[in-house]
Amino acid sequence: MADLHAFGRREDAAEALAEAVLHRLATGLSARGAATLVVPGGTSPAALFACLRCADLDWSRVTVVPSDERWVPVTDPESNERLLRETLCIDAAADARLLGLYRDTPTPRAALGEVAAALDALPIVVDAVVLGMGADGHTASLFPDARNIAACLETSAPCVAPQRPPGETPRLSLSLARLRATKSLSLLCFGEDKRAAYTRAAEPGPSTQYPVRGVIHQSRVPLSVYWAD
Ligand SMILES: O=C(O)[C@H](O)[C@@H](O)[C@H](O)[C@H](O)COP(=O)(O)O
Repeated sequence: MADLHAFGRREDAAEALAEAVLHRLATGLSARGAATLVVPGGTSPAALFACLRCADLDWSRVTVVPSDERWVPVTDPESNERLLRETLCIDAAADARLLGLYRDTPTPRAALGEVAAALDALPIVVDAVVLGMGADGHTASLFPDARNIAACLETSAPCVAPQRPPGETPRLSLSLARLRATKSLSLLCFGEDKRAAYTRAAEPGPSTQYPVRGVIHQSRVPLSVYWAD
């Protein structure tokens, strides 16, 4: 199960999570001379990134990986790689190595082999994974409405291409297996709607209904939840 850290202000939640992540990265750097951090896209991590990018860390030895990617060019406003390049890998973190997931292929599925090979070059267990979640219980790009969500949740492959409904931007996501292969797993979410969704997901039930259950109901690595209204 998970331990829930509730904060009065979103900035406080972000600062607390940044401190935990930086400690984990520094531990990895001193132990192995390198560290890997997986982070979400979306709006919630903005204050977290603002804390991380000011931190005095040897970022040149840190690899940053988005938990998922929208299948748009990396110059597109929707791109998570662009988001990380513009809001995390700057300032003190400008030298971090950003391992993007987007490839210039018509579909995410066409890039699965190449992206999987890139992810396989990472350590089997990364140092820290930070995830967001939606009020529908998705995390990364593991959405309950994806037609192949069951297969996406069960695979041991490092990345998956959820089949989104027509009209939705195609996406590629790190798989649950990859997201759980970490020394530190955190979920950052704000607002009552997400707290209610988290509470529902914390009850037993199928992960296909709430994919975030895949990181809540697991014994591989303790989950820390950072929440503020
Ligand atoms: O690419 C993404 O958008 C994220 O990886 C996704 O899983 C995000 O964390 C949630 O959708 C929450 O998004 P917000 O933080 O914007 O609410």
